[in-house]
Amino acid sequence: MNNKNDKLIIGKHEFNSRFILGSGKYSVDLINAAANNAGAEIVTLAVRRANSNGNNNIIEHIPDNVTLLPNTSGARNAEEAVRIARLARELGCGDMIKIEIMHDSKYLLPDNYETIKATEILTKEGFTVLPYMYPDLNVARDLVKAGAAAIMPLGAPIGSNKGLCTKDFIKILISEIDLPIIVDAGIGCPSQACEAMEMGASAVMANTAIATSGDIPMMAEAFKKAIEAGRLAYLSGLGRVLDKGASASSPLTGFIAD
Ligand SMILES: CC(=O)[C@@H](O)[C@H](O)COP(=O)(O)O
Repeated sequence: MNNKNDKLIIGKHEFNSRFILGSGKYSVDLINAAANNAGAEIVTLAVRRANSNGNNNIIEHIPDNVTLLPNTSGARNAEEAVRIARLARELGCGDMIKIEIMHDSKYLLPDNYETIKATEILTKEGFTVLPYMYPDLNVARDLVKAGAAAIMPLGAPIGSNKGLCTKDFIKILISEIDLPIIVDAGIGCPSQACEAMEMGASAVMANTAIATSGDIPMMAEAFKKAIEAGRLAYLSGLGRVLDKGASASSPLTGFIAD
């Protein structure tokens, strides 16, 4: 496949980059540099931050060629998420919305059932809905029925940098669900993002790993390259793994001493 034709398609939107950058933990001054080095075409933002007045409004720091993906962070149930999504649209943030519904303040785990309800309502109102969820196949199927445009399973708790703790369950979603699977939350370093892509994830979203690194723009670039490498490896088809023994890479005949 020609790489240029390898688009990430989310509803009616098309993207070349498969890296979604979270903006929640950067200072506004760093967002522009991070977005440029990441090559990201989608940057998420909490509607709460988009709504702030004055020169600290985050929207002003996001490059013009980048699509905003507002999220419903702060919502504790479907009703609150729907209200935040409508506000985002009124603020001019477009029709894409990432649903985040949490009421567990210790682990910040998403409420899958309220997420299905919000997805159903918002897709009927014409939103392109990307639900953040705990990776459960039955819930993912319900989200497909509810009209989701992509599914965003967590790799590990938000902000933990623990990596692909839910790997086996994400693999099930990748094999069974006919929508882009975007691994979100907990991805702690570029190699984990690369592994998610090698598994066949359609994209990766990260924030904390970059925000807590020593050099934010450089780490954003490292993620970009890792995600591109993982995608190429997936498209190439990974080599097989032997159950046991070894298989010589060089000929075992014709030695000089033969
Ligand atoms: C659901 C949520 O809030 C995450 O998308 C977060 O924005 C990114 O998670 P990390 O900060 O762990 O990368």
